[in-house]
Amino acid sequence: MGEPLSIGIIGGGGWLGRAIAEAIVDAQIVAAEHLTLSYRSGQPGFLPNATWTRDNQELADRSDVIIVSVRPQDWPAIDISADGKLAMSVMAGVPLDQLARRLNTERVVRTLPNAAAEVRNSYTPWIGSLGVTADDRNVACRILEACGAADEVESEADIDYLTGLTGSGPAFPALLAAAMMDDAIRRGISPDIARRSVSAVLIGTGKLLEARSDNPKDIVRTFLDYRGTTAAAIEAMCAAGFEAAVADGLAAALQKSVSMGQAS
Ligand SMILES: NC(=O)C1=CN([C@@H]2O[C@H](COP(=O)(O)OP(=O)(O)OC[C@H]3O[C@@H](n4cnc5c(N)ncnc54)[C@H](OP(=O)(O)O)[C@@H]3O)[C@@H](O)[C@H]2O)C=CC1
Ligand SMILES: O=C(O)[C@@H]1CCC=N1
Repeated sequence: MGEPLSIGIIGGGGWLGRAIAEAIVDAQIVAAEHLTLSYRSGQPGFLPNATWTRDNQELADRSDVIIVSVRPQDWPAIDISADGKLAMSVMAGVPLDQLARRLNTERVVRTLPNAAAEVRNSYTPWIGSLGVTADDRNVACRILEACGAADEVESEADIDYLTGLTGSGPAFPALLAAAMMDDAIRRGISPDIARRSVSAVLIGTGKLLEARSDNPKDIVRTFLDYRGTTAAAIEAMCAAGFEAAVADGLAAALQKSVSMGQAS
């Protein structure tokens, strides 16, 4: 058996960095003792057996795999050499060629998990640079699958689009949930019941969509065919521009993803 894998996460104290760190330790991809996490302000209290540092070059030197998980606006300040090792980025917008150049390695994987990584239910598209080896692909897959489902995609343009669709994705059902809760509370339902009921609807629908093979469009059609309360609601929502609002939102996310890459 070879040496145990060592992994470093730059920005490991953040929302996504923490989710990935805890997921890969839980999945036994890395032992906490072989994990290095970096922070900028104060050292977070989780994973006390990991090595915590403010020195990102020390993290890179200690690690076989380096994951960059800082916000894109903090990326220009990351000045390290990965020295040819496998580097992975979860940053929105930052393209492979820039990652390779700035991190000094040809072995780069660009990924875009989502916030549901925190509960191991991310959907994560990823793409590797030409220098990524079969072993690197295997390691990247294991890390990403510890956080949920992952798919390798064909082009960086796919990542740019999926950044909005799935990277930002959890925000959209959350937006719907917030609107439904606000409406319920406005109509006199208690905040507790509003929260429990709306959460149950979203979770239940997620499970229903997962369990059934029908296209969601067909499920909507079945609801419409009742000509009852659901049809009344769906028709009013669509007349108010629901589908156009979703398309506009996804177009804005795509544009932002591309412009963030150009700016970084
Ligand atoms: N959250 C999400 O839903 C998703 C996020 N992403 C991407 O993941 C990345 C991280 O996002 P997220 O975790 O949400 O953001 P957070 O702000 O929660 O985490 C970023 C972390 O990076 C730390 N940091 C910043 N600069 C440095 C540095 N020089 N050295 C060490 N640590 C540093 C910050 O520390 P401090 O707090 O001290 O400033 C912070 O803890 C972003 O690029 C984002 O595009 C991608 C998909 C989904
Ligand atoms: O909003 C953002 O820019 C990041 C990327 C996807 C989700 N959060």
